[in-house]
Amino acid sequence: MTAIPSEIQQVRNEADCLFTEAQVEQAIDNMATDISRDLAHRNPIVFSVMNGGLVLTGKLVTKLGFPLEISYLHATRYRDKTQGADLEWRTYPQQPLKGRTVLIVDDIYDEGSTLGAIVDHCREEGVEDMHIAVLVDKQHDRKARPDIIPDYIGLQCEDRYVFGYGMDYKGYWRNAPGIFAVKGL
Ligand SMILES: O=P(O)(O)OC[C@H]1O[C@H](OP(=O)(O)OP(=O)(O)O)[C@H](O)[C@@H]1O
Ligand code: HPA
Repeated sequence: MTAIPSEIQQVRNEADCLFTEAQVEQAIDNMATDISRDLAHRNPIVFSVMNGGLVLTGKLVTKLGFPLEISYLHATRYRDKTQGADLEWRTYPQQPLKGRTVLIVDDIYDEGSTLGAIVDHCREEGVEDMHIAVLVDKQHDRKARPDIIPDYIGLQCEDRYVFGYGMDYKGYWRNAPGIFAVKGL
C-alpha cells in the first residue's frame, strides 16, 4: 500500500467550507433546470472535461430527462499542483462535431485557459451550438479569455484554492461533499 501523504488529511481538516453539500446539490438542480429548458430538443453531446468535470457530469445527467449522448475530453494544466501551467491535451473529443450541439461540463472556471482551448477546438471542429456548464466560477480579474462566459454557473466562489465535487487538492479530495477552501490559499 502507498501511504497517504500526511498533508492530505491535514488540508481537509483545516479547510473552510464555502458551500455545504445541500447548497451544492441545490445549485446543480438549478443548473439542470436551465439546461433542460435550453437543450431538451437539441440532441446534444455532453462532454465531461476530465478529471474535474466527472462529478458534476454524473450528478447532472440523471437530472436531464431528454435524449443526449455522454462523452469526455481530457485537457489539464494544473497536474496535481495548485498553480496552472501549459495546457496539455490528453484526449480530444473522438466523435465528429460538425453541426452538433455540445455541452461542455467542467468543475471550475478559474483563469479560463482550459475552457478557452476547448472552445477553440470545438469551433475548429465545426460545432454548431456550444454551451458551457461549470459548477464554480472563481471571482477575480485574471480571466485569460474574458469573452468566454459560461452559460450555466452553479456557484461563484472567492479567489481561493478550492476542492470538493470534482475539484482536487494535489489529486485528492475530489470526493469531498461540499466546496472547501484550502487554509492559507
Ligand atoms: O480555468 P483554468 O485556470 O484553466 O482552470 C480550470 C481547469 O483546471 C482544472 O483542471 P486540471 O488542470 O487541474 O486537471 P483535472 O481536471 O484533472 O484536475 C479544472 O478541472 C479545470 O478544467
Ligand atoms: O481552485 C481550484 N481548485 C481545484 N482545481 C482547480 N483548477 C483551477 N483552479 C482550481
